[in-house]
Amino acid sequence: MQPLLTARQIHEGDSYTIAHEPISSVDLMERAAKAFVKAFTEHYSNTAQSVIIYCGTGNNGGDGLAIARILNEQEGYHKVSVKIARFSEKASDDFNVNLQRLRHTEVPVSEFKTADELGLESAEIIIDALLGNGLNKPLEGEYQKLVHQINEWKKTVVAVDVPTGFAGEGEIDSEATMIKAELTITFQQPKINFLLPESKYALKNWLAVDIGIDGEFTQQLNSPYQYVEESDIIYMLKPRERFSNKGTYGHALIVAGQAKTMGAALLCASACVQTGAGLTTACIPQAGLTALNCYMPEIMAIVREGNGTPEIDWSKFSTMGIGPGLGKDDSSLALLTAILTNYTKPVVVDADALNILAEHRPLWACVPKGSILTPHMKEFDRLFGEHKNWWQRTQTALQKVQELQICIILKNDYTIIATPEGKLYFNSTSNAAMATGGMGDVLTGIITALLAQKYTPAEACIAGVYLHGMAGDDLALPNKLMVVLPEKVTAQLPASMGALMAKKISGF
Ligand SMILES: NC(=O)C1=CN([C@@H]2O[C@H](COP(=O)(O)OP(=O)(O)OC[C@H]3O[C@@H](n4cnc5c(N)ncnc54)[C@H](O)[C@@H]3O)[C@@H](O)[C@H]2O)[C@@H](O)CC1
Ligand SMILES: Nc1ncnc2c1ncn2[C@@H]1O[C@H](COP(=O)(O)OP(=O)(O)O)[C@@H](O)[C@H]1O
Ligand SMILES: [K+]
Repeated sequence: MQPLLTARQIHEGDSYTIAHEPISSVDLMERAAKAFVKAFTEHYSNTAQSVIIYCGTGNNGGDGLAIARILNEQEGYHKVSVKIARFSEKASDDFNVNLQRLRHTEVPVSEFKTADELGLESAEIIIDALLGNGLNKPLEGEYQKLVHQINEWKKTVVAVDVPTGFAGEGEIDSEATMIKAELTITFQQPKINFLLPESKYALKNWLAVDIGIDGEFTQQLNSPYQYVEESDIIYMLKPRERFSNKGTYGHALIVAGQAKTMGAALLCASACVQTGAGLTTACIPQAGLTALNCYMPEIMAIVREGNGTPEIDWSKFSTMGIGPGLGKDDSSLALLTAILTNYTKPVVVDADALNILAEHRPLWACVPKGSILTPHMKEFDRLFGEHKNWWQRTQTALQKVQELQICIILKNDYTIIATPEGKLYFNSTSNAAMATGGMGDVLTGIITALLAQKYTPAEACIAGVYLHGMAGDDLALPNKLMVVLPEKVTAQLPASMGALMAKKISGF
């Protein structure tokens, strides 16, 4: 896992690295500037382009000065220039050192004291090194004017560390003034807010570059915010073993579907099979039985007739996934109530089962500890009340998982997984081609299958969300511009999972 840190913790990480590597702060700045330049030149490789770097007078500005020198002297960008916003008397020591160093190069440097002094900008690319992680209040005054001005030019802007005016954590005010950057090259780790939807006001794309901050130190800060990486999933995966049989991999029950929404049940149950559950039974309406048998003969059925609740032998099942296409009528309520009051092992609750829960609060007390709720944003707000923004949702999720001792999967780009020990895991796979009906049903099937195979609830959530997104990434066109169908994601699962398991077995 990569810990995602607050601005204060990032500063602590920088200071610790400076003191213990040891490295001088100006050398760390040099390393950061080099890492930025490497990524920048890979994306904007035409050295004949004119590049202007707008620098503040703190360390973000210091980075900008070092970047100007390195681009010019080491990378051959001869049309690089620098403009320094002298909005205050203060300047950091490393800024001053880098200004001296820049004076020995051919890079033209000018300074301005008010945004009004600026004429039209002719450079093709603007590098934003005005303010970084040191932002301590929303932009106002000259900074606000300058950022408005830069945004109005509608040039390609590349931000150093964070777009000026964008706060790395906390509620994002969509009205706040922020640089709108085409690319943000950030140091060491994405900032927490890069992974929330409102970041789209300031960031189109981001990438993180390693600047050698002490990893052991940042791990022991024990941040509640974590970014899931492939190696975490490889570590969790349980490849099939010799001499195992279907009983080894659990028996999952998928409770889903109505006559008109049988597709949801089929997508969910088939994903459960493809994720490796030893046995999968689907509890479906009579009307869907033929469809089920034709769609995937591996799935067994418990048939729901009329409005009655079917007999279920609770002891037979390792886990259950409930909700896709289930509807919210009285028979669905009765079935969900029967499950939650009779079954004590963790279950996966999705879609209509979540909507029933939202409308019947007394049922919450019956949800088995360790269960997994998989709401998208609207379902989340139905369950826990309206939220003004995603930061608020993350904080509610953190509070609710601890209160109810459950896991919550808040679905999105960078799906967020909240676990009862008070952690938020941000997923790093999936893409917009997956934004299509039925994709969540597949996810529920995957997570149910992992629970059946004795993954802990937290592992089932983290690995399930990752694998779902990975299969979608493996299938999407390189530009991610067209849809990937849920059925195809399901069919891809064994290959995607198998590839990770092969890495595990071969020691990578
Ligand atoms: N040694 C280090 O600590 C490293 C820092 N690095 C760079 O340093 C940056 C952080 O530098 P700083 O802490 O100097 O902070 P910034 O350069 O982000 O900001 C400079 C100063 O501006 C002032 N300020 C904050 N918000 C303002 C606002 N809304 N309006 C007007 N002024 C405002 C603050 O006094 C702040 O200290 C990082 O984003 C990164 O780019 C990198 O060089 C890596 C190493
Ligand atoms: N833009 C996107 N980027 C990444 N993943 C996405 C995107 N849109 C949807 N997904 C994924 O697809 C799934 C959609 O779930 P959901 O909204 O419940 O779909 P449905 O109810 O139609 O099955 C989630 O796992 C979500 O993370
Ligand atoms: K910046």
